[in-house]
Amino acid sequence: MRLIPLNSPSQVGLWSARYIADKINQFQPTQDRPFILGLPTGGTPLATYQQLIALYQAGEVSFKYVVTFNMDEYVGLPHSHPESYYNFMFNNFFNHVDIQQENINLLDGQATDLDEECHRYEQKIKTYGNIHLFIGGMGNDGHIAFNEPGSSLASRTRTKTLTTNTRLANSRFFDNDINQVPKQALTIGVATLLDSEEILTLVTGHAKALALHAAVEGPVNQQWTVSALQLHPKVVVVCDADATIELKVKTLNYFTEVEADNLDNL
Ligand SMILES: O=P(O)(O)OC[C@H]1O[C@](O)(CO)[C@@H](O)[C@@H]1O
Repeated sequence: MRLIPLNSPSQVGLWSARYIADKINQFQPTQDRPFILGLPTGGTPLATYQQLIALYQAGEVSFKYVVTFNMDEYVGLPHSHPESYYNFMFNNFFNHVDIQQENINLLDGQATDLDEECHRYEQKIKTYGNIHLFIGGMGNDGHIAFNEPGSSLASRTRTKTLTTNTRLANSRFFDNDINQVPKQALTIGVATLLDSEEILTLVTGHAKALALHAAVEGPVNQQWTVSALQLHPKVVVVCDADATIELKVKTLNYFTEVEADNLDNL
């Protein structure tokens, strides 16, 4: 695991966007050999999307031959709902870059057969082989995608019932009314995520401090599904200072020293 300790959420956005753009450019994707990118939603990745759009506008990256798979979607929200992850992705990213519509993959939380929809999604990922880079965040309770505490670390894409904690945290997007937050979501599983060739996780703010501790220092366990990142050979965690307050000084000092040369120009 690499941990990139930065100061602010905007630095996390800048650093992660550059990292993603560099990965795409190094891969040199073509129509027949696209770059497969996994994507998150939520408040944390907004700065990254803004910086990726800026890099695209500056001609420094293209998404023409990038295929995307989003990690999750609420059950029952129409695409047009302002808080559907479909709407989030088009508003905050897809509408502003040169991605081809047919290369965008999102779970359909309105499918009549949700099990079949999840199966379809897993199969579609398999048709591309592995996801090259999956970007993620983490919930305050240490969920990764919507794999809530207690989710199997061997899980695949399926329907999950959201915890009250998660619905409370996300109620800030729903007029602070928990009753408006859907009770279920479709989500890739922990094992689906771990199949990716590389995972880039974004973590900002005090509220994520315990989750970051669990991801970096905690034992691997299904109560903090983000801890499963420790099982993956290539994980980069990019965080701001507020998110690190539960890490040991020793841990933070180590990663700061290791990354000293990579933190310039921010
Ligand atoms: O960045 P936020 O808004 O805190 O969201 C936390 C996490 O919860 C989810 O919305 C659930 O998947 C993730 O996409 C996100 O990483």
